[in-house]
Amino acid sequence: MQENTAAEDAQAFGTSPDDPVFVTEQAHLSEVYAELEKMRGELVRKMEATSAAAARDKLDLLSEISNDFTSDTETSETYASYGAVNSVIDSYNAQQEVTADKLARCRLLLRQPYFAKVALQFKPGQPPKELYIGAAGISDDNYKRLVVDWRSPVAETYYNQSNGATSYVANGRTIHVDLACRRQFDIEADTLHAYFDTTVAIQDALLLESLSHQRTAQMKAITATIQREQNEVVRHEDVPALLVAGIAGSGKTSVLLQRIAYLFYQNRTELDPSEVFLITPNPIFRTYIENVLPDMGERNPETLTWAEFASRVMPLDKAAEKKSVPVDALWRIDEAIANLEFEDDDFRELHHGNVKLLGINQIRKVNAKYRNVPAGPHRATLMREDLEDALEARVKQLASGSAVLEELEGMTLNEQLSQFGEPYAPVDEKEARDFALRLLQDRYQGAFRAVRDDAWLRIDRIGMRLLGEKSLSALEWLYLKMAITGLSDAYAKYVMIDEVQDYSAAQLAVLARFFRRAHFMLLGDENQAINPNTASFAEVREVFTRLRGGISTCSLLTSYRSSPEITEIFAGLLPAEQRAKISSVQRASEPVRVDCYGNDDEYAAALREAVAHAKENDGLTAIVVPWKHEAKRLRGFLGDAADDLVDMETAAELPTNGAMIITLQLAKGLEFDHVIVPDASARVFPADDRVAKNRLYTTVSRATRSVQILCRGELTPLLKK
Ligand SMILES: Nc1ncnc2c1ncn2[C@@H]1O[C@H](COP(=O)(O)OP(=O)(O)OP(=O)(O)O)[C@@H](O)[C@H]1O
Repeated sequence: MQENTAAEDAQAFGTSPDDPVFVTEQAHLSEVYAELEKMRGELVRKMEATSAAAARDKLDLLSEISNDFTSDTETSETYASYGAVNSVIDSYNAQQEVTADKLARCRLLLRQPYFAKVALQFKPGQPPKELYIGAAGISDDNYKRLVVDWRSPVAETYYNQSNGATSYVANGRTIHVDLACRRQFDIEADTLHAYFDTTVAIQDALLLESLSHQRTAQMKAITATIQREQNEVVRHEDVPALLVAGIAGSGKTSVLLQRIAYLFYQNRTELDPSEVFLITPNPIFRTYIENVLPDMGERNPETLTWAEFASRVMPLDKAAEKKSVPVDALWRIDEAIANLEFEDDDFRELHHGNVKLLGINQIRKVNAKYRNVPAGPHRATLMREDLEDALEARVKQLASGSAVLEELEGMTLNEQLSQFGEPYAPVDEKEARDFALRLLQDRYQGAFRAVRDDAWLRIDRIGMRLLGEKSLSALEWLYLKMAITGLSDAYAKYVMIDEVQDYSAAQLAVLARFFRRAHFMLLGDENQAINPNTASFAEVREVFTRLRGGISTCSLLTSYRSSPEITEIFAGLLPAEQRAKISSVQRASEPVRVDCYGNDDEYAAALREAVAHAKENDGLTAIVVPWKHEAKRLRGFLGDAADDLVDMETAAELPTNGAMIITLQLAKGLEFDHVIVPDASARVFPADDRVAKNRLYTTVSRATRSVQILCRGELTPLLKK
């Protein structure tokens, strides 16, 4: 492991009011801040005035409309007048949107107007141009740029972290400039606390300053301190699939969120948050990251766990299935599907109770009608449309029968009101039939949904026949259903999968196929694969090469989370060639304690002492156990001492202080000030088990400041030097 002592060298400078640079920068800040405050006031007034004018105009215009429907000409003139009113309102709305967007940026910047300045010399002999970089970009009324957005092309010169000759790309052109000054600021609202001039390329004083702050219960944006290797990921060209392999604490999740913000900026008009999906390990993790993008002035994307995704696209019993499937089983489906033809028994009748809504013969007939279209998504779409019509006709037919009219007559007033929102009081036969149709359409909603979801196709049966198997796993079922019916989300533009090492190749293939047009970003650490049968990165590459035509890779090798002492312990679990590349930029902290106990009483006493200390300790302590049953065993040893520990299996979010027991499954992706490994024995972490090593690596690397390892019996050989 490389030692990086930059942390000790970090010192805030330029904090003195006697320093002329400090004075000039504070004056500049005050000026920008005052301008932002003025702008905020003007924008609020502008929004109020626009909304008052819109309301006035709407009333005036509406009062001029004659509402004349006496003839076709009058009617169309009346509609045209309403159209004119709507277009006036639309233009007011568009104006408001622009103002609201500027106001939001203004408010964001009032918290911290900017965090850095670059002075760029575009041509020799010319004075350098100074640009202040902040969380958003904003110009004054004369179009003078007060602050440049961190995502704008020119801001790349800041993130390149090299003084002197550098470059950035704008509109496809590389622009060469000379970076004359790179200054970082510690600013809160209108107060400058310190500035740092970066003269040594590798040293990032603001980063060290930011890392010295205590860990927080919720993740924070890293906009001001994105490092060079991280910036390559954030600003990576848009490729169909990008794999980011990074060691524990290297900022994968942070970079992922910065990347999403970057994409929103780049595609401001075309990309909606509903078109971006973030697949996260569990709901606690979602809560941990949920403020990062809103704090950057962006909306959160659609955030899903695998279980949530599965329950959207599969029946509940299948969604809950945990059976692992080799990805080859899915590739076999791709091959077999080429020869698919539906057989008569591949269809399922649709019933509601004992009322038959779509009969098997009807479905067979529709199938025969499209026999010359290959059995696949196109045929399924044509059939679905016909079956929807057939169901509609069947419901109409039922609505014209006498049974339903009798049923309507027999309804109490309350039943009528809750069904129709009005009493059942038809004036003639036609109106009675309309009521009947409304009743049945509501009753048979499930059947309409079943037609849309292609439940009339017996996917299990088709799959067993095609693959010659006795049963179909849930993933095979879903993959086959997608192949036959075209089930997919064609609107998703980006799908990000964090902790990708926890998914099987088959799960990834399903996601790649479902989000069929999306570009994928996959982030993970192979050494944190703690579940059996998950995909190696070689397999991840294979899946995306097959389904997306290729995959680019970036790696992140610096730990920003853990102290050098902790990093040394988890890096020590890796093969020598990987270990050598890893470094930590955190400050030195306490050494990692490892204590083994041969006798249970001594062990229990030590455990209780560690927990008592953790409860008092500054910051949050996680006692991380590999499985739920180990948590039970631990509670047994702790006795009363376990009483006020938070149990994360039932908690909704992370506490800020105190001590808690958490399974590794839930602790993944999170971080804590202190970690206690309650039992690092050879029983819990056997040396010959690859997953055990990964469990230990993941557990230890959750800590920022201290790790305490206890062991009941013999220490795992993984930790023996
Ligand atoms: N450039 C940076 N500036 C400041 N802090 C950073 C930077 N990069 C990462 N960090 C901090 O390091 C910690 C680890 O980051 P993050 O959780 O994103 O890493 P990760 O690679 O996803 O971790 P893991 O895989 O171990 O869960 C976080 O506290 C994050 O804020």
